[in-house]
Amino acid sequence: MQARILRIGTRGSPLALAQAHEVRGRLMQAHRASEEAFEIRIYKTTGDMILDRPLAEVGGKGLFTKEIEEALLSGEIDLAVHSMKDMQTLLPDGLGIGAVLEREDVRDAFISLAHRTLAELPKGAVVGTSSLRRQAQVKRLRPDLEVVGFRGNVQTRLKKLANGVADATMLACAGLKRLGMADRITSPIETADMLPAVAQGAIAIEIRLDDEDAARLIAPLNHEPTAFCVTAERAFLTRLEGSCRTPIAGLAELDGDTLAFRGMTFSPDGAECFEIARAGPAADAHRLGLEAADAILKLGAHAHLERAHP
Ligand SMILES: NCc1[nH]cc(CCC(=O)O)c1CC(=O)O
Repeated sequence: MQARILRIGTRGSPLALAQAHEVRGRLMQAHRASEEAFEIRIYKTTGDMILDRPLAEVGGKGLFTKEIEEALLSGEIDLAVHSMKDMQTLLPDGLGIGAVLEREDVRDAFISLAHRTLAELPKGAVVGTSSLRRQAQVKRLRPDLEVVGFRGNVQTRLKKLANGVADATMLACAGLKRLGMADRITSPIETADMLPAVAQGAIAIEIRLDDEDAARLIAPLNHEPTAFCVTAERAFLTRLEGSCRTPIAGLAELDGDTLAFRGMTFSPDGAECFEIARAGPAADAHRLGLEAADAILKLGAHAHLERAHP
């Protein structure tokens, strides 16, 4: 590897840092490089600064990525590491995804100090989540439960639970596992019961499209099966234009060369939902995602989207 120090941009949350360190570790391994060959730079994003309101209410795109992407575009950093589910479908001009790491557990985790599963929560129990997608699906499974807003990073949310602000919460299994906190997962919620967010559990490395050195350096980290899956999922989201105010879920899974995709949209109260399933060759991942979006719109999903964009 050349003498140039590679600068990696990330948010400063414990999860973001764990992910940036994982990327650095894999780059060191792939290139037999030492830690000194890399510098990790921390950026505060809009999403990190707004802590008192649900982000769905704030709206806007790329709340957790904008400042890091600006640093990438200006040449302050060479790579940006993101939770892929926080990335906009349409990236700023000049930027692209150079590699996607192998996906972690895609499921949402049910977390409670007193109850083992969502099904076992007592009638009327309080569930804390600010995710419209999780809220809609909880309401669909258990219309009797009360949902309250719950924001902050993983540590903050667990503290709120300990303080009795809610009886249970949900977080991505992937984040907890990457933080070495898998023991906090009371029970994983199977994807048949709760469909994950598009790209949940995947880490993306973003680069400048004209930076061939960076593209070459990160190429060994790309996990092609994951890349196929998130390509289909993000195509689905692009066509539906999932703003963060629309409850949308999508998951692609690879079996050999066949990609099986499932997508859903919900009314915020979970009372209505539309669901679509499509399968096809992995090489057609993008087209598969777009077709699934067209099909779910035809079923009537446009009503959910229009309501979210008055
Ligand atoms: N929106 C916040 C966010 N972005 C990525 C993750 C978890 C890690 C992942 O899904 O890759 C989380 C927290 C959560 O949903 O629990």
